[in-house]
Amino acid sequence: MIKVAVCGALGRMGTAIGRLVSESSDLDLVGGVDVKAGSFYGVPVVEAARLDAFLEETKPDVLIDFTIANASVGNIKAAAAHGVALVVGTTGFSPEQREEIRLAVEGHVPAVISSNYSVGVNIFWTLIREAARRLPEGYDIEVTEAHHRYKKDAPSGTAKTILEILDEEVGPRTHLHGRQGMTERGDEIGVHVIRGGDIVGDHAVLFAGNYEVLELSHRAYDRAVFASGAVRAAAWVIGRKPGVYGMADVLNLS
Ligand SMILES: NC(=O)C1=CN([C@@H]2O[C@H](COP(=O)(O)OP(=O)(O)OC[C@H]3O[C@@H](n4cnc5c(N)ncnc54)[C@H](OP(=O)(O)O)[C@@H]3O)[C@@H](O)[C@H]2O)C=CC1
Ligand SMILES: O=C(O)C1=N[C@H](C(=O)O)C[C@H](O)C1
Repeated sequence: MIKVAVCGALGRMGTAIGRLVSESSDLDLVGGVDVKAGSFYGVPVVEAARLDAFLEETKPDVLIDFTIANASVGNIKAAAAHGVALVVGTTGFSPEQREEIRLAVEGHVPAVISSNYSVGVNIFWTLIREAARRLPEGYDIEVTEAHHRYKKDAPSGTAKTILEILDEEVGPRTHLHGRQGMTERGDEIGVHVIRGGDIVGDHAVLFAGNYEVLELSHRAYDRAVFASGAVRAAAWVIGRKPGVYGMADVLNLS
């Protein structure tokens, strides 16, 4: 049995992941960590200040982290110091935090880190890459994302991954976050963020040329798609060489 612990256990994603792990016959949910102590699916949730002691006591094989960027960096460092493999879904990291994470993980533990664990989004990313690579010059590009009213970071991690893919394929362009007033279009990529209600996660990329528009989009209807991908990654990451992996490695897409 693979021993799994969840950071952010009482949050929207932590709850969805805890349920899947507790229902799995191959995985053993050993506990959770959150800002306040509590319990989920019959196991204790300890407060964040007790993370080190929790890892020492429960000795998980893998820690799944869906929290918030500032907290996640410390959680990753603690897991790496305890030799615990990682699955990280938290988004909103700065470039400096990403580097801190890389240094904490490389040479120490295997870690799957992805801004989106849904199979559909991982295929969507490959389609965006293909479209950007094949379209001739001259298409204007716009990226749109929509999420629920409680999402803290913007643009979404998934949208940032889309922008990285586009930069790799069409060369670096300015990312223009919204437009207002007198704006003349250049070769920027427009980035547009919507927040409202209980939208689970929508992303779209528009390639607009003369007389035609190519639009690629993905819509998640339930957090189960992210949770099941994260749980799949948790089983996959055990026994891998130390280093940072993506969901494309888990799905064998690269
Ligand atoms: N990669 C992917 O596929 C997906 C990624 N995400 C990302 O996952 C993250 C969490 O999303 P979501 O579940 O909706 O957010 P929630 O706010 O519902 O959950 C986050 C939980 O983490 C808790 N938390 C904060 N600090 C710590 C800490 N130091 N240790 C342990 N727990 C802590 C929060 O407590 P409190 O509320 O008290 O602060 C909260 O309970 C976000 O960054 C989001 O963008 C979301 C969906 C899919
Ligand atoms: O916070 C969310 O909800 C989501 N966050 C991820 C992101 O920032 O891309 C993935 C998904 O879209 C849901």
